[in-house]
Amino acid sequence: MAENFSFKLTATDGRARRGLVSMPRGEIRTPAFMPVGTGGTVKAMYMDQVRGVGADIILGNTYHLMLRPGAERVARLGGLHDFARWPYPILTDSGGFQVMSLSKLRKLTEQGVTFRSHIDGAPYEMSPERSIEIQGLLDSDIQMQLDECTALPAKPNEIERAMELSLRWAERCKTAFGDQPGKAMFGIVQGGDSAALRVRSAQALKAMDLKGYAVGGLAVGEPQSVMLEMLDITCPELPADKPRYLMGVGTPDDILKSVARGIDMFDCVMPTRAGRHGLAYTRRGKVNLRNARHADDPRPLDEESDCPAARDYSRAYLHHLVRSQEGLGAMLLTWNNLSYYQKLMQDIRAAIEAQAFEARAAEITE
Ligand SMILES: Nc1ccc2nc(N)nc(O)c2c1
Repeated sequence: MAENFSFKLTATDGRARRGLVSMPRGEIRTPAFMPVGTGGTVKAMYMDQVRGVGADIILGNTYHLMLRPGAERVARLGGLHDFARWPYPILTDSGGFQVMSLSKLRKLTEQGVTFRSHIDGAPYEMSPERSIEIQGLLDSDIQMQLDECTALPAKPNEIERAMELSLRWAERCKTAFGDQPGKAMFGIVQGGDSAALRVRSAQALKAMDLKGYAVGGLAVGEPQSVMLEMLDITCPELPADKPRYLMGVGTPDDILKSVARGIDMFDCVMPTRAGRHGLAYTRRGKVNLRNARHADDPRPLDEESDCPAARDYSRAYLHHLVRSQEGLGAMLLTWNNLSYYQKLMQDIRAAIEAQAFEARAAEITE
């Protein structure tokens, strides 16, 4: 494996990119989908199943892990990879977004955020420096800057204030992260639904010469058209030779349309959360296994899938498990859904390669 962090583009199709991130703990084929492992576990999955469906990297959350079991405890136990038995790359979110969406009594200043835990009300503070320190204690491979994500809709001056604060915090995170060759710290573009603010944020982060760039502040309730418009504005401002990560996205349709606009990495709770709520993603659309119409259906979700959860169990059985609130229901549907998402990414990667090959072949025959 690589000793350092590197990214190379291997094919393009218009603005869509096929690439490879190489890190000491492994390679990440892009476009990539990162299963969400918030508290150091991809809920209802064994880590070897997560690997088995084709995931190259998973996501963890600073906010959740600092509250429970505690970052220093995870460090004492050897870091998140040993703790959770996932030896491959892990990307950790920085905590700001989760503080604002989960914690209580939070107060945000230039210094950072102070808040009370949503678990036991204990007081905490999170500065850019502390967030990077926690991600280091977790031994995270890709660490996100601390940022302030503005919920949309928001007033332009509010979006601007949060975007500018996030830029100052990006500088502080870059300083705190220092030079760790085998790891990366990504900046996060903010700017809400304002084209001008998105351009300013992206250009300022580009000038910081970071190893990767996330597009944040989206998938916060805005229409898909606004999200895609912001990608049309933001991606061209980001360096072509660095990975681009769209945070919190999304549905299969969101992912397809965002890859077409130049995004390389995704994370979303949808496939895992839907699995726990009885919802299955299939090539023919979503299937709600709670629905009584499945009670006598002997067919599997997808007889052509190579995932046992999709191929070896009848819809009738899955319906029974879901209705009975049996743990195996969440396990099988999560397995199916993550397999579906990874197959989607595999098909996207192949399509970009094929199209690039076609374009190259056309050049050669001309
Ligand atoms: N939609 C999202 C999801 C996660 C995020 N995490 C951070 N740090 N910042 C954002 O803007 C996010 C947006």
